[in-house]
Amino acid sequence: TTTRPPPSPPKLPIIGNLHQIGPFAHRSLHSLSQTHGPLMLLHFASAPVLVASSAAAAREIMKTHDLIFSNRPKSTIMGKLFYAYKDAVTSPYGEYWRQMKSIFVLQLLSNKRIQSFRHVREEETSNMMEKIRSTGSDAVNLSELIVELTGDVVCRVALGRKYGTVGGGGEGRRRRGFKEVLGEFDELLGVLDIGDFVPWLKWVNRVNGVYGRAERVAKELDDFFESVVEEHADRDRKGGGEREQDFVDVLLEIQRESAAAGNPLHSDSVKALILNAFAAGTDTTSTALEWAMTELLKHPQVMKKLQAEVRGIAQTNQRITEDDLDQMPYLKAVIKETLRLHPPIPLLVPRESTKDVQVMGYDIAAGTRVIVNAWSIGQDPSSWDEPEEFRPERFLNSSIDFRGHDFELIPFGAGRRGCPGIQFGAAVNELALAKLAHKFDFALLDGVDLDVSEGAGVTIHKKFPLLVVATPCSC
Ligand code: HEM
Repeated sequence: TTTRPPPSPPKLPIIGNLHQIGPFAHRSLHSLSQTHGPLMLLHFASAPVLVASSAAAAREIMKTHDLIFSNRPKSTIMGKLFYAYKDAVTSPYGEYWRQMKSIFVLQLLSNKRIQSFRHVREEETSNMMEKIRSTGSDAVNLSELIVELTGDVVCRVALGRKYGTVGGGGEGRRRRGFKEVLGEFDELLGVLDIGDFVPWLKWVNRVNGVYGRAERVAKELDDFFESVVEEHADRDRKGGGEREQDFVDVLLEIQRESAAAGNPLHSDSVKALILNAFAAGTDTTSTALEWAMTELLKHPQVMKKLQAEVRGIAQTNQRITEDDLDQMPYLKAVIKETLRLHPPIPLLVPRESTKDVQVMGYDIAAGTRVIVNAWSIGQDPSSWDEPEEFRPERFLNSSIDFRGHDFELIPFGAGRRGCPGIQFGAAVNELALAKLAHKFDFALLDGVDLDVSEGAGVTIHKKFPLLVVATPCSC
């Protein structure tokens, strides 16, 4: 029988289509899809890569054939960074992944657990407000404060306290801060590992030191998590008073229970899941808030409308709390519209097919790597009226949500491998945005235009930090 592959752009010998992918891969792939259609088969060197760029194509992959597309491709760098795929994000589809994912869904990120950290969100958002207030009429680097906010929230929730410039580091070497090491970790996630596509080119990253860096960063993070886990275990042995459980406590409890049941959770698994909270939860959440504030500065009438909503509710109780957020439909629409135009990970996390399958009438072979271009889907004029416009109103009379049921809007992915952290991220961002809009009026620095360039990487931050002048509002 003859197979019918999806359309492919012309490719070069050896490198395939790699030369057509620029530093902003979501944009390069989007332009290719304008010529070759919503389902394309590219070749990264000789490896086939399926690219989906419409809601319909994403639905077939992440819903109709979700089971077949629930694997993740292996990558030498990821293997080195994520405890040989023992975490929930990179682990191959199967029983082990199911266990790790259910620890996230049922234990670490359950509604009840998220509620139990409400005071952490309230305190850390208040800290951010205080830092802004203390700058007076000077410029505020909002990007930096937002990164600190999400980093501090995840640190307290996952590890029980904040870690900044201490921790991390290995024997006999200058001890680097945990945040510094995480910064290098994020950088390494963005390295395209040519050896994954052309096995005989593995030497490239060996020689240029990328693999060595990945091993060193993994070791530094492991030393740090090891010491945090040890501290927690120590405290448990000594039996301190009742205190609220952070992620490490929960994981140690699961480890004890699983050991008693004869199937102990490996200590690498504990550390890999903690690493996921940082690697998957901090940069993504801060990026969303940074872009929301950027769009609000670019669209002062939207900011005014948001402030009117928030300040109207705050009038009666002076201080915004999480209880107020459900009365703020415009705030929620602003966040959705931000995630449509700026999905923090525009190409989501790659999937891989485990069987031969047909998608939109085309034949896809087992073992094909899959990229879903969520950014491109957010730009599709057949799903969105005037897609390039930032217009939160479009969500006010619409049931479209980002939870993975509406394939026009999938910043968190969908299906079995969908993100378990949607609520966690939303809880921080909604409260922070409401407080910012309540207490300050924002302006750009005199004579400075708003720059909206995107930085490079897996998570697409603003290229340049968002600098503003924040004037306290007398409301
Ligand atoms: C705005 C914030 C966030 C965004 C945009 C985001 C986005 C994503 C995306 C696109 C995926 C891949 C989905 C797929 O393959 O269908 C994912 C997976 C995942 N995310 Fe998130 N995420 C966010 C916050 C978080 C947080 C706060 C956590 C945890 C504390 C988290 C933990 C995970 C995990 C463990 C996975 C792997 C799921 C699996 O492979 O089964 N994420 N996320």
